[in-house]
Amino acid sequence: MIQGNTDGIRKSILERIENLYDISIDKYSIFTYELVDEMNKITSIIKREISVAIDRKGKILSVIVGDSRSAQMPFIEDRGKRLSGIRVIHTHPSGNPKLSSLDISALLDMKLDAVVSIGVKENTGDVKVNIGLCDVYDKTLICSEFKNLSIKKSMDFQFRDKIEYVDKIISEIEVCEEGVERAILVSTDSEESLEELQGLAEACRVLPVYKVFQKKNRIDSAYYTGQGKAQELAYLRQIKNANLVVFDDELSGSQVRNLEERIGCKVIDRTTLILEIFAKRAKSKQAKLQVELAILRHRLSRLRGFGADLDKIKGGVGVKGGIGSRGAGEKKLETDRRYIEKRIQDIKEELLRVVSNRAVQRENRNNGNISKVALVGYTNAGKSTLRNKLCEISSCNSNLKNGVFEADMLFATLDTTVRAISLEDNRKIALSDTVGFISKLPHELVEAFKSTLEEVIEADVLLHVVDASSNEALEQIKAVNDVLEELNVLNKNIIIILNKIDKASEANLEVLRNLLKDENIVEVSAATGENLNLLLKTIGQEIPLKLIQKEFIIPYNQQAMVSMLHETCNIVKEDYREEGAYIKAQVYEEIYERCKKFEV
Ligand SMILES: Nc1nc2c(ncn2[C@@H]2O[C@H](COP(=O)(O)OP(=O)(O)OP(=O)(O)O)[C@@H](O)[C@H]2O)c(=O)[nH]1
Ligand SMILES: [Mg+2]
Repeated sequence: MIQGNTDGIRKSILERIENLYDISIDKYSIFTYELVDEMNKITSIIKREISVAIDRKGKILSVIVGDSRSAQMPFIEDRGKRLSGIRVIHTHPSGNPKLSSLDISALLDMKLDAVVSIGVKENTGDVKVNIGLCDVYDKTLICSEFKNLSIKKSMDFQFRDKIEYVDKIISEIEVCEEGVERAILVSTDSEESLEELQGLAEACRVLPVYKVFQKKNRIDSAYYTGQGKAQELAYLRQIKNANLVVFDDELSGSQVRNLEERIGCKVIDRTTLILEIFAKRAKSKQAKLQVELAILRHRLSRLRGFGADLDKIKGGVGVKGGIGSRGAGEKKLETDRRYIEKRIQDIKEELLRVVSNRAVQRENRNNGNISKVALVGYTNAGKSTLRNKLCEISSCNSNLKNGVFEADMLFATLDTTVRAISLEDNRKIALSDTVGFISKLPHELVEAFKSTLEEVIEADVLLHVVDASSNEALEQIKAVNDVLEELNVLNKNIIIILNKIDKASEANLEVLRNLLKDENIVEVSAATGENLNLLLKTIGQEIPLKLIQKEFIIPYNQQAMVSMLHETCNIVKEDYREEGAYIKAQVYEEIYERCKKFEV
């Protein structure tokens, strides 16, 4: 299927575009002459970009038509510390093969094997090609561009060696992408909290270059950690070549400004970092709006803090300018404040509209008889690993293409973190992964948190994944339960999964088993696959059976069947016809199987 903007393209050309899928490419060649020639010709006719994604076997995975300047990129799953295994070849109708900044950021963000642009010319002999490949420089992922190659040169280009080399180095070292922020992390709470801050930073693509732990003595109202420490941080920042300092606790607006001035780089606190992660993870419109709302509220509270400082100064005796005079800075603050308040109002109104739309969508989705199961748990508990493993052992392939749930419109509004898997009895479930929970989640963020957890609120069953090897497991379970309580979902069927049993000590496990003896627990290892079949079975037992509406005509000699339907189902309509009893009812799947032969 052709993707992108195909409006106004003639049928015969659409056929030619569709036929691109049939071209196969030699494993060792970046493209074939036939492919480039045809893409080139089609682009000259339609004057729009054409982009194809090719895997390492040389198979074309997607063909996308763009506008005259750009084409959307295919969805590509992040494979962590590896290149994606996919290269994107596209035409530039302008004739200039230079990679655009969009091309380069797609290459780095999606870790493409290569991005190749073809400057389209009437005469194929003149065509020039630029090839962009990922490379690693000083632990940073960068783009190296090979320019103005002829088609022949491009086809001889030894790109496989290069991508295999890059694949190898990025799997061995911590690579960060270009433009990455190098941060010093500061905590006054505990070493564990500092570790966690590191994880949060990494989730935001911030590279921690140094960690400072300072026991909390007395919090300095101007500099949080005190002036001396701020000076020390200023030196450290230079030595470590950092451009960001992240504090583990919440800072006031004036503390941020004082620290920034003293240290000489951007300073943020844990809340801001968490907000950044949320902003990145939010997919639906509602989630995006709610995160923006939380960000603005956070910002506003800081402006208020600053305003309060100013008021104090103004009220003091002998301050130049006297009461009532307004400095330029203050005027700007006032404007900012008004702007933010207005924007908050607008977002609230927009949210109301989106929420009512979503209610309708959810209604539609709930009509489907596929059960929804959501993984929840403290960050790093192993949710994503577990989901991938479960998908591996039991995915229903008919619904999966390139690992993404593609099917029915039922799920079209869910984001791509939802996967379909089949249980032993062949029932399908939709399994969603969620953002990890964290402790010290500031209260103003809970609304935003909720919106990224829509899947949890809508799930039929929750899988609470616990890292049984962590010494903090008990605190983590509590932090997760607190959030589940806020989300009002503790009454759902919950399976507690004690994960990482390959690594957990028997003593740890014993403590957890005791504490959770009244719960439904399954002990697994996502890493080794131990007990995952048992887990699937337990999920099957916990999934509420779904009602589906069906119509039957049951012959009069099958009265037992009629009585059974009466006992087990919601009868919607019933009348007596010549050939038997007509019954329209909402039935459980299991019952339906038994009466299927009488369905009309
Ligand atoms: N030894 C061991 N390691 C595991 C197991 N399951 C996951 N891990 C490791 O634990 C780390 C965290 O796993 P993830 O799957 O990313 O955890 P997560 O819960 O999705 O984390 P967030 O996305 O941050 O919430 C990874 O390094 C995994 O390799 C397991 O059963 N045994
Ligand atoms: Mg995860």
